[in-house]
Order: sequence, then C-alpha cells, then structure tokens
Amino acid sequence: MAAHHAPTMAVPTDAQLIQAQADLWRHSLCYFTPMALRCAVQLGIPTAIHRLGGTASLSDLVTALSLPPSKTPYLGRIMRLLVTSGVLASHKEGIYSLVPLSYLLVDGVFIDGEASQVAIVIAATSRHYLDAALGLADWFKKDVAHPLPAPFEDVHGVMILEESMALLDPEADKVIHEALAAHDHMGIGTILRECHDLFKGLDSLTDCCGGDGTTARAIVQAFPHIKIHVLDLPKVIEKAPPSDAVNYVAGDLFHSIPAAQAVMLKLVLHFWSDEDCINILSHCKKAIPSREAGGKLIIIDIVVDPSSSGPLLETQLLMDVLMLTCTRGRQRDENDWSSIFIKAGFSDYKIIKMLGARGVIEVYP
Ligand SMILES: C[S@@+](CC[C@H](N)C(=O)[O-])C[C@H]1O[C@@H](n2cnc3c(N)ncnc32)[C@H](O)[C@@H]1O
Ligand SMILES: COc1c(-c2ccc(O)c(O)c2)oc2cc(O)cc(O)c2c1=O
Repeated sequence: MAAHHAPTMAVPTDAQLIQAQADLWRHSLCYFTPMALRCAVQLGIPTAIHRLGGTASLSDLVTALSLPPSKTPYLGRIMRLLVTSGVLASHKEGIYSLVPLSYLLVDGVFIDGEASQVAIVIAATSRHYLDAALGLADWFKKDVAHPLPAPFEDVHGVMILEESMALLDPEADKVIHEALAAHDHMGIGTILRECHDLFKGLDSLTDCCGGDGTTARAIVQAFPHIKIHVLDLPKVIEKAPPSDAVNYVAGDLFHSIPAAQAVMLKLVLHFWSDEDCINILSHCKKAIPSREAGGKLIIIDIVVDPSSSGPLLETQLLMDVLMLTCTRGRQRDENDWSSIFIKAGFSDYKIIKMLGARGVIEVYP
C-alpha cells in the first residue's frame, strides 16, 4: 500500500494566493526588463539623455532620436518600466535622467579608459543566448558523455568564443567578443585604487589569459618597475596593440606559463571546469617561486557568498547560470575555491577584498 505523506504545505490563504499570483506574473514576465533595456540601448536613449544635458522629456527624446511622434505614449510606457527597475531615474514626472548604471551605456563615456558597456546588454539579450537558455530543459534530459557540452554548444553546435562561431554568425561572434572585453576590462582601475598592496613589491608578473594586454598596461602604468608578461592564444596576441611596457607571449596556459614572481588570473577560472582549473593552477604553481620568495597567485573572480541575500547574491547566481548556459565553467563560493587550491598543491589563500560581486584572492604555494 502506498504510504500517505502529510501535505508539506497548508493550502494558501486568499491573501497568499493573490500575492503568489502577482509574484508569478513578475517572475514570468521580468525578462521584459532586459528587453526594454535592449530597446533603450538600441534606440540610443542613454546617449541622447546625456547629450541633452542629463535630463530629457519624452518629446525631447522622440525629437532627438527621430522617432515618429505617434510612438511617444508607447515610449513613455517603456521608460516607466526602466525607471521602476532602476535603470533610469525620474525625479519630476515625465522628465528622465541617468543613474550610474545607465551612465555606463552612454556612447563615448570612458571609465578607466574603457568604453561603454552596451555590448553586455546586446550580447546577453541576443538570440544566441536566449536560444541557449530556452534549451536548458532539453539539455538536462540528455545524458551526454564527458566533457559535457554547455547548452550554448548543444543548441548552436559551437562553443562560445570558439573560432568557428565567427563562421557560423560573424555578427553574433563580434558582439560576444565585445561583451567579453567590456565585462573583463572594466574594473582594473578600481582594483588598482582599492588593492594597491596587491602589486606592491612585485618585480615581475604574468597576466595569464591577459587578452590584448589592457589590464597589464594599466598595471604597468601604476607600477612601472614591474616586468609584465601577457600570455594568451596566438590569435589574440597577434592582434594586441604593440607596447614596449609589456612582453606578449603567444601560447597555451595548459602547456606552459611564463615564470614570474606572481601569476594573475583575472576572470579566467570561471570559464573552466574544476578539473581544468586544477590543471591550470598546477601549471601556475610551477611558474612562481616559493611563498618565502614572494611567490603568489592573484585571482580576480566572482566569490559567491551564499550567506548573503539581495541583489548582489542574485547577480552572482545569474552570472553562474550564464556560465552554466554558455561555458563549461561556474561561479564558485569560498569552499569551492579552497578545494581547487588545495587539490592544485597550494598551501594557503587569503581573500584580500570583495569588490562588489568579485573577489580579489591571493593564493600561496
Ligand atoms: C575571459 S578572458 C580573460 C580576461 C582578461 N584576463 C582580463 O582581465 O581582461 C579569457 C582569455 O583567455 C584566453 N584563452 C582561452 N584559452 C586559452 C589558452 N588555452 N591559453 C591561453 N589563453 C587562453 C582567451 O583568448 C581570452 O583572452
Ligand atoms: C562572452 O561571455 C560573456 C561573459 C564572459 C564569459 C566568459 C568569461 O571568461 C568572462 O570573463 C566573461 O560575461 C558576460 C557578463 C555579462 O554581464 C553579460 C554578458 O553577456 C557576458 C557575456 O556574454
């Protein structure tokens, strides 16, 4: 006879049902917020508000953006959603202004030498990402052999950031690379200001997977005596802007990492599986001297704080599901980090600072 289990939850009250229905609508429809954001960015609304002196009415925007005046009330409805979700501000009815988030979406605004973050919005709301996310349930049902392809690969037949993506859809590939650069480049200025001691006393540093050297050039500008090697794939190094300040090395981090007093992995490990990370970290260990000689790894990556709550944790978890959907990597909490450091042969680590969703970690041999 089947066992009867007591219901785990009492039947909701009418008040709870009314609230639950509203919450369900919000959870099912909240994807319209990024869609409204995409629409605003594609129309150029943040740039128009900035050029209009920081505030704009609906009719100012319609004129500045050459939209048909008949669309004014519809634009007002999109703007209302963007104000409610904190993307724009409206201190006076019908007058809109920028907040720091929308300031990041103004054309021609440079923060720490980096251009706007528009590409992040365009890539994250693009058909390729949405198709991959729509394929999640099918992906879960498939029992695929190791290495497990990400849903993005499952749906599109190529891994994100893989060269063949450019053959499949050159425009999408360009947007994804621009999003990667926008995501990764922003923040080195803050790191240099907030974690000055991180690089103090170093005579050499390898920026492992340092891309086109943007981060390395910022570090060497602040610490001119540090000799910096930038390791990345040959196709990336070939296109890097020439610089006397950094030594570009075309190679593969799974094979060899240029020796230095410290090796930095900034926004690299979240792309890779635990197994790959342990392999990468073991190579890094061979590239640095002992702790006594000042050897260390510098890891800048998300450190999920499961004990926190609110928008920061939600951001970290959304970034984790982005990684699940598009890569073979994941975002890690302190226990996850500690476990891969130990498995790669390191003796100790210290989380130097949390900068928003990201953490700055020193790892010692
Ligand atoms: C997420 S980006 C790193 C961002 C960069 N550290 C920064 O802070 O701007 C990842 C980089 O890893 C590089 N990469 C991927 N596979 C690699 C490999 N096997 N060896 C070396 N570099 C690799 C990519 O070309 C890309 O530039
Ligand atoms: C291109 O992928 C996107 C990343 C990303 C992927 C892999 C990495 O190793 C990274 O360091 C970054 O990150 C973001 C972050 C966003 O907020 C929005 C995005 O669209 C993306 C990417 O598309």
